[in-house]
Amino acid sequence: MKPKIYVANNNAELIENVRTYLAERLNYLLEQNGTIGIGVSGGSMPKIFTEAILSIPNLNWKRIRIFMVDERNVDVSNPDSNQAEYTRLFPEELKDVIVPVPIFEKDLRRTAQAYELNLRKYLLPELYNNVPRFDLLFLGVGPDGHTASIFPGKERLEKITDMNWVSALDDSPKPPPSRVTLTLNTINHAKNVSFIIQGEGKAEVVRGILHKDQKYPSSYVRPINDKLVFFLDKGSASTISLDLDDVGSTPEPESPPPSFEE
Ligand SMILES: O=C1O[C@H](COP(=O)(O)O)[C@@H](O)[C@H](O)[C@H]1O
Repeated sequence: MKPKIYVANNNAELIENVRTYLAERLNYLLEQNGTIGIGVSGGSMPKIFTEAILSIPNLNWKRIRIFMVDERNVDVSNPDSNQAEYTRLFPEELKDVIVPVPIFEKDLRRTAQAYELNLRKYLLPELYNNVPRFDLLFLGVGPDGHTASIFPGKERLEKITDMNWVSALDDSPKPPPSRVTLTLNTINHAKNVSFIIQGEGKAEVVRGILHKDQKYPSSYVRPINDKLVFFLDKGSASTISLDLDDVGSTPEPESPPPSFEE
């Protein structure tokens, strides 16, 4: 199945597109039982995601948990911390929705183990092939095509835990070097995966990903259920020619996904 692509004319429209999609998916998921696990990226994403989700009225926050798709192994007082940025943007009364990555600055592997343990503890995941299934994942992409903390040439991540849901690296080409990340396998088991990509500087990468150019780690994001959505702006979409089938200005509500997913 081809990915769905939404192209926004400006930042406000991009946020609105993400909000519409999130509202539709969350309303559907909240009608089912259990906790909704959402994975979010760092970098430029926290502002867009936070603005989108916080503008959805009447959400049952008690059943929503937000996890980091990747985290830098730095203290939360460090401006590079992804989770600190979400915590800063979320209102005080919703801070518990964000599931922290426990940080052991001097022991990266321990951070990775604790990260996975927290996924097991709070995500209460439905497993498929022994891999958890996030309900929703929002991925960013770097200008080099990295996603989460999976960088070019480093797609084969080190196995840290038996479950292998997460990995760690201490040589990230983008600072800070020490990071933990979901593995590609975990990402690809999520039920709804989307990329949010902004700016002309990422236009080449967007084209590459859509053509499955293997030099970009983001091209390996191929959800097992084929549900992949791109939220782009005019800049990041500027080098792709869009088939009318793929384009929507605002996401349309979708019918419930096939039963094997939920
Ligand atoms: O280092 C990271 O970079 C990517 C992309 O960030 P962006 O600022 O270029 O959007 C991000 O998705 C990832 O979570 C982060 O740790």
